Amino acid sequence: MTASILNDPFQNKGTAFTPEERHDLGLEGLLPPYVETLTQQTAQTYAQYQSKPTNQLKRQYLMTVFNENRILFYNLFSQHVAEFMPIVYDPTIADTIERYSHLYNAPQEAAFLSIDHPDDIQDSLKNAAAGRDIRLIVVTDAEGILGIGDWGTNGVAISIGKLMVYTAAAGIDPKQVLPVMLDAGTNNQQLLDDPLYLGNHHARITGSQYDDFVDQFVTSAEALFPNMYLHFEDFGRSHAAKILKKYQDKYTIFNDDIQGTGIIVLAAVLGALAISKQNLTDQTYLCFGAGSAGAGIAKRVYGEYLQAGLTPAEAKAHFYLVDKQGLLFDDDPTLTPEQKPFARKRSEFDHSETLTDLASAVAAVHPTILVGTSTQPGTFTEAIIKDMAAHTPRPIIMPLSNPTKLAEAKAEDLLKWTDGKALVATGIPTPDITLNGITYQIGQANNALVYPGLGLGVIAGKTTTLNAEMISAAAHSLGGLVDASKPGAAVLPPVTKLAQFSTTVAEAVVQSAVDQQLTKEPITDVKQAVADTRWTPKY
Ligand SMILES: NC(=O)c1ccc[n+]([C@@H]2O[C@H](COP(=O)([O-])OP(=O)(O)OC[C@H]3O[C@@H](n4cnc5c(N)ncnc54)[C@H](O)[C@@H]3O)[C@@H](O)[C@H]2O)c1
Ligand SMILES: O=C(O)C[C@H](O)C(=O)O
Ligand SMILES: [Mn+2]
Repeated sequence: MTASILNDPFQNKGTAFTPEERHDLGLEGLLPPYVETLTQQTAQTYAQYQSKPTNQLKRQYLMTVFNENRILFYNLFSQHVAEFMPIVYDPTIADTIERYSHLYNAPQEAAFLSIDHPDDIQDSLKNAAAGRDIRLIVVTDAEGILGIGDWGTNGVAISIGKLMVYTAAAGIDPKQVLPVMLDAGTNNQQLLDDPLYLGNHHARITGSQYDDFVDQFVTSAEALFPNMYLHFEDFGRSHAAKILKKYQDKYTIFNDDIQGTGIIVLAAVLGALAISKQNLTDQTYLCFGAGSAGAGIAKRVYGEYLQAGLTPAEAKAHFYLVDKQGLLFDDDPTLTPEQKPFARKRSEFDHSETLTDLASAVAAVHPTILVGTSTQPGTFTEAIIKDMAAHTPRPIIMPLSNPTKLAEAKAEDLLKWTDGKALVATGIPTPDITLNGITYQIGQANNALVYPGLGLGVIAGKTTTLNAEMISAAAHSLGGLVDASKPGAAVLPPVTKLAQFSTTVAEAVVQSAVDQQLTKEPITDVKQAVADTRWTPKY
């Protein structure tokens, strides 16, 4: 051992190295003499964090702690989960991604794979893993980062950030995770023109060369890490669902934007219906922005109508998708495969040619549930919301586009426009709102509330796949955690309890896998399997 241990974030304890360790590791004289406890280090870093004047500076400071000492970072993060989530993750992460190349100071143990060097994929993954037993990868190609678009190699920060939430929320061992960036080029001209941009300075490569690149990554990673759960994040609309379909029966994989968002929104809908005491099968669902997330959510909620006993045709009659062109009709040659099942017939309407925007669609179909994943800010206008609220006593409204600047509406406005009747969840965290003497808590319908627990379940259960039953079990385990009796109650459990309900979700997932006999090894005690898998930050 040499002093290099101080540069290994998985082993470094900094000022907490004991005199014996300093002697054995050859660290004498390399650290200030006083030996701190983890508690003291955590208090010192938290005070420094608090002294930073902006969210971006707070995040940059936290990332230096992350770079140096993972145990300290996660001890700090796990003590302040709700406070740190918007700093470490969405919305501050969006700003970090836009400025990544300019702020860059460390590769943060990510694997950077380039479409220009496919022969290096295997070695790159091995180098980044550095002998660690990798159980979880988050991979992005950054074509559709949140709603901010194509950010090329800068998007590696979303893989790193999603993994940080996995560990803080669900205790996934940080030594067992690997962030991966697939650089297939970028169509973001601002990056291509920027001499400091750290990714490939060429346009995105698509077609078979792109498909082969992804395939080489997937097959290499699966061969190198056979017990690994593979999470896809923020791929573009034309690739995300295709990749999921191609690999989901073969490997244990997950698309967060499609599946994770589907689970959290279904849970939020179930929570809202518990409050309004209404039935799901009486609802009319309108999706605004039918891309990866929008179509993924619609599919998950639709699955729930089938479980309730409706036929596919009966269930589909409750769903409407609106995208750029307006209400989606089945004669539209530009529909994606995911939109097609929900496209309507023109004959259902007297003047279908007029249904070319959200306002006309809302006026025509009177939705009771409105979910926004359009990336178009402010599109849930007062007029549209008032029209919706005129036809249903408790409209369920979820402006989910991230980050904050892209949300379809603010929760406060939705409550004001509906006189407190709307049951709202937002993609980013929203502070409590007081209106007419009632304090409303706003649930955060962000996939971060569910993917950590889901992943913990898959990893703890050593499941052979991730299927619709396991996904549905995850959604139901969350929907039951809402206090429906309290006026102003949120439709989802609060982020302050994220660590607790991640265990609930994980147990539901393992139980489902056990029931379906989809675990690689027999599991007799589900709770124990989950508890044994949870890592805690300590020296
Ligand atoms: N809260 C969450 O957990 C969560 C999860 C995933 C995605 N999102 C957000 O949802 C948004 C979409 O993400 P995605 O991955 O589905 O992207 P996407 O590109 O796959 O989908 C966006 C869709 O919106 C459509 N659109 C664009 N302009 C429109 C307009 N003027 N009117 C109607 N539709 C329009 C696009 O055609 C596309 O179909 C992003 O802002 C993202 O941050 C939120
Ligand atoms: O990253 C988030 O905050 C949620 C989601 O995956 C998104 O793409 O917006
Ligand atoms: Mn995403």
